[in-house]
Amino acid sequence: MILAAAVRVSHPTGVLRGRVTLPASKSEANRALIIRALSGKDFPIHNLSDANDTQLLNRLLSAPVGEEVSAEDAGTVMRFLTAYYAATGQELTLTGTARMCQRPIGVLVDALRQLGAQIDYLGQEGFPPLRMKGFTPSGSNQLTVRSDISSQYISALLMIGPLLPQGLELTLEGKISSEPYIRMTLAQMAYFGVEATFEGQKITVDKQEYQAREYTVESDWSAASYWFSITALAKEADLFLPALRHDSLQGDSVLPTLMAPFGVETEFTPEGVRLTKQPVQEPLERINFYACPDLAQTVAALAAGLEVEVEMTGLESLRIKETDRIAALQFELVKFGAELREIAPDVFKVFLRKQPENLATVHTYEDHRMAMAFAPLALKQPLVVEEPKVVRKSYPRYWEELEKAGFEIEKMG
Ligand SMILES: O=C(O)C1=C[C@@H](OP(=O)(O)O)[C@@H](O)[C@H](O)C1
Ligand SMILES: C=C(OP(=O)(O)O)C(=O)O
Repeated sequence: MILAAAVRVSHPTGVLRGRVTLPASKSEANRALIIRALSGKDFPIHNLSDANDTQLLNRLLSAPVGEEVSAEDAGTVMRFLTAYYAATGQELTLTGTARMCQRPIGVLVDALRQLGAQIDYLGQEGFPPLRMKGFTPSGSNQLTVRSDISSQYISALLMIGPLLPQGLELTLEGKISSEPYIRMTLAQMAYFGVEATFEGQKITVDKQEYQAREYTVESDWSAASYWFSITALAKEADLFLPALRHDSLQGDSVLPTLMAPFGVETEFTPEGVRLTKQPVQEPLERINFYACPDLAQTVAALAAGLEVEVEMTGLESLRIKETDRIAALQFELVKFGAELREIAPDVFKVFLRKQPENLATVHTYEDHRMAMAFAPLALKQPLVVEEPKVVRKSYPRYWEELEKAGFEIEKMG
């Protein structure tokens, strides 16, 4: 882990060959951890990553916790534990970083209250910290829940569904944001023996028991996105990313299709994927990130690096993630000669404006994806990334892996 105040990143040759180590998916891991805890059974979960979001949840679920629990900056930990502590009737305070206390949780708290959870807000209404005060089943199992803010509320509710006295019937209200993450939740529940139906806007889970089964977490496709970007920006590239599957549960496995126009060819093998560089196809179509919001920063930075203009939509949820990612992109892209501008409601376009700055310094806003999405631009010219340790949230070995691939990472400050 690099603890320096900043790193100077460059890649003198621009030629990349070799094998990359990816972290395991934090989304899959955190669902498996919650399901294991809810099952009351013990079973091995293989390939848990060293990502802080996963390590933190594992620690919190593996030993008794005190009066106050911090989910730090991990959205899944905050949302999944709120439902978990509610359903298991635990009395404690659940909080997180200052940013976490600005990320909304009202939709989930309202739903849990309707099911019988007693939860108080200790700060601002609708936001952490929360005081969890126990659970008395209300007898009602039919809920209508807004689905256009964060899918994590829905996933959190679904996982406790089979433990509720009458199961759970959720009607999703509005557009379904980040839907592949809901499908991932249902697929993992099914793997552990819990059936549910998802028809139209309605998801039904009867009362059932989770079964103990060994689980192996797939590599993380969101983390893979930075290597797709690196391939596209390299002079030459032939990279192997192990343990990614064609039949992935992760929505971000749309990357091979999404990145083909940017000049990345993906070949699936039984062991993983091979990425090779091809010419960029122009013009690029408008890309919708509603189902894969975590890829938006990768693509915006890549467009600036490749000097192609691209339209992006489906970015609503970016404003409530680790930082306001739209604002963060707007500030940082300028340093690379590009501008992200809203050209119609929720339609943004990366415009090319001017020459990139020499040795641009990327501010990371306590957001791992800002650091990881911009670092590949060092293939064009050296740059500086502030607070490189932010990557610990999902990909602690990111800088070491870049070094292995021929990037020079020089610690500063
Ligand atoms: O359920 C999950 O594992 C996640 C869902 C998504 O969040 P939203 O549903 O809030 O968009 C995604 O951005 C996040 O990184 C992980
Ligand atoms: C949005 C993210 O995570 P979370 O919401 O779980 O904090 C992310 O990893 O990009």
